Amino acid sequence: METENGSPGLKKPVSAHASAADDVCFKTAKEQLWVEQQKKYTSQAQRPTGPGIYGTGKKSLGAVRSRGLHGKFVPPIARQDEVGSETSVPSDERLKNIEPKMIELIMSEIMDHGPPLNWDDIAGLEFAKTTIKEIVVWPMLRPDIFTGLRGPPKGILLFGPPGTGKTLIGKCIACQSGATFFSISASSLTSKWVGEGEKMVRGALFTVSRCHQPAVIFIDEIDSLLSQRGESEHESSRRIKTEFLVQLDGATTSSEDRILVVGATNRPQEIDEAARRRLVKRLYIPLPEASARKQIVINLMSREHCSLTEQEVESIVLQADGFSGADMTQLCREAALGPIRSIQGMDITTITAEQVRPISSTDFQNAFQVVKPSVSKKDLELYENWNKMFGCGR
Ligand SMILES: Nc1ncnc2c1ncn2[C@@H]1O[C@H](COP(=O)(O)OP(=O)(O)OP(=O)(O)O)[C@@H](O)[C@H]1O
Repeated sequence: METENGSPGLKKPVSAHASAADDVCFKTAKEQLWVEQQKKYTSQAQRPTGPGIYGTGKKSLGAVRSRGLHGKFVPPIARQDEVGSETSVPSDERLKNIEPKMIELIMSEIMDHGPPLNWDDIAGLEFAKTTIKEIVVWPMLRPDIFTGLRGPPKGILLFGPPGTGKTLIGKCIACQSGATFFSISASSLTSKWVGEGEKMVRGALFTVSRCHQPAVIFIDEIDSLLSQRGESEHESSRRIKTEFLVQLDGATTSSEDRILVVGATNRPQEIDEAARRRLVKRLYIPLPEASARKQIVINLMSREHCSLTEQEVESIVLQADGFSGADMTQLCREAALGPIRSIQGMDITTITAEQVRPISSTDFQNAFQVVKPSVSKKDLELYENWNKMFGCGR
């Protein structure tokens, strides 16, 4: 979001009572947040609702990107009213007790903005996609119809091997339900922001989400937040866990809040019983079947100069049995480098795009030499067993 002059509020006065330039004073981050919120709500009223705001960028946490007004640094903005007159800026009541620093952190590192993501962008996983549409997306779009028994769960768990699309699903839920997407890795709560993690969970994350409803809070590696290793865990981790469960209960019991917590994990067996109970819908996100692997190859190759025949694609897909979605992507990336590597004795700085031959089946064969499946059979059994015991799928 940007101001009319294109830069995050550096020049243009924001109040109707703008006075002379020498009267200029500055906004605090908190005040700036209020301005942003006002702008958002005003522009939302004019903007078509639904898909299209959040999407495919990789997990936001740790990725320092420019996000306009949501950027890490909120520059001071010329303000026209008196310095220090807190009451002159009508801030959202709910944010009053939250440190501006925490709000900034959430807006810059946890709130995720990106290109839109469609269900079709996620290959396979038909059962999980259909279930999620029915129990989560539709209720978020039509809270008036999905009441009582049809009410949505407030917490769901996506579990399965790494690189199978759990994050993509989280983003897609937010995108397709027109919700704000907050994405955080649970391990960072206990490691990256020592001391801050607790505050974050205690109120900041859920409160800011409440101000941006409907909201999806995606918590990757949720096992590290909700694990059952009680004895050895640090006091601070224990407190974070307790706080999180309290917040989750709060979100669960409030019928007005439209906040969905989506936990993702590769280690579901480490989640303790109390947490498991709260994440009522537990969906297995397995390795992609042949048809899904094919869709990934076709999707990725359709954007490239490529000479694969239908038969060759089929053969690649069969050979890639046991590959995750991320492995498939890696395989295609590796194959795509083949044509470049085969240009011998040429100067990379002078060759033309036309001189790069199409990606061929041989490139894939070479790629298979270096890209291997990242999930072992033993791990798969573990997921399947856990799914039989606690999963809500077939
Ligand atoms: N079903 C899928 N369809 C299309 N692409 C996929 C799929 N699964 C994985 N990918 C590819 O792998 C990348 C990683 O996927 P994603 O981050 O969603 O996996 P994840 O299950 O959340 O992994 P982790 O458990 O390691 O966090 C995606 O950005 C995408 O390129």
